[in-house]
Amino acid sequence: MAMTEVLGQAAVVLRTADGAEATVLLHGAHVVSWRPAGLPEQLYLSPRAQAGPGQAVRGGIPVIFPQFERRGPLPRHGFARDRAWTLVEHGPQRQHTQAVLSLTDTDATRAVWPHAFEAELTVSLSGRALEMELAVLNTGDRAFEFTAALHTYLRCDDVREARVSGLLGGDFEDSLRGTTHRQEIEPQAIVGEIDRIYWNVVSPVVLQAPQRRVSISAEGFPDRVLWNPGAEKAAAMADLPDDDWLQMLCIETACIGRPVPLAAGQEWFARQTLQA
Ligand SMILES: O=P(O)(O)OC[C@H]1O[C@H](O)[C@H](O)[C@@H](O)[C@@H]1O
Repeated sequence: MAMTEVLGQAAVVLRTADGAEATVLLHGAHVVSWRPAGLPEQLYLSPRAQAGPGQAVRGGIPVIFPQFERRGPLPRHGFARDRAWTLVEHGPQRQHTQAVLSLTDTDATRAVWPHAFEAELTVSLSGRALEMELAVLNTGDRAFEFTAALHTYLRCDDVREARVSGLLGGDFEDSLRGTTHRQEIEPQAIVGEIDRIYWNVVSPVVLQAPQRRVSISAEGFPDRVLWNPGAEKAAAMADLPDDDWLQMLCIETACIGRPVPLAAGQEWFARQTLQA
């Protein structure tokens, strides 16, 4: 465990005895790099990514809280990803190591979302697994609801050769068209722009890319999002090089369909495990 600087921000580097490594920015509690033991980088991070107050990093694993996308009054994807979190704990370098980061409400968050909360992200690294647990505590005296996601950008050599499985038979919303469908084919190929929310997924979702394979399983996050901007939208994004949509696929674990209700004093947690 060591501190470093990435994108001009303080970051904690987790390393295990068998050579796995992960880097977590304090800005957004954002995992920007994950190299499982004996394997290359598994996450996509844009070479044009920027990090600083109010900025969301393009790539890695943004923490989306307390609102997914534009499904509420807040700016897209809420505010947790563009704020400084505090490093509260980090473990020694063994077979397994972890870091815990926390975000609490401030005048600025209460101005846009009038609730008292503590969010805690625990990032645990071991061998070929990266586990992330998001916990939210209602520290106020009134109930609130939120949606959340771990918005993982997985690295692909060419997304058009990638295949996604684990979604067969599931219902999804096509966010590009506002239509609903059932997944009838397996595996799913990615030919260009895609933006879908799959509801109540129980099986691990597996990306075969094709030189790499990552499985994503989750507890407490019922929904999954598949997102790639495709060529046209990528070209319009200032923080993504035109051709880099080919090198990424977002597979997000999320709580979107049913916002999480939290009474005063109540705590919620959910986790995802990436396994390479
Ligand atoms: O550009 P951002 O605010 O980071 O959002 C990036 C993407 O996130 C999610 O995957 C949504 O489903 C997409 O509709 C959105 O475009």
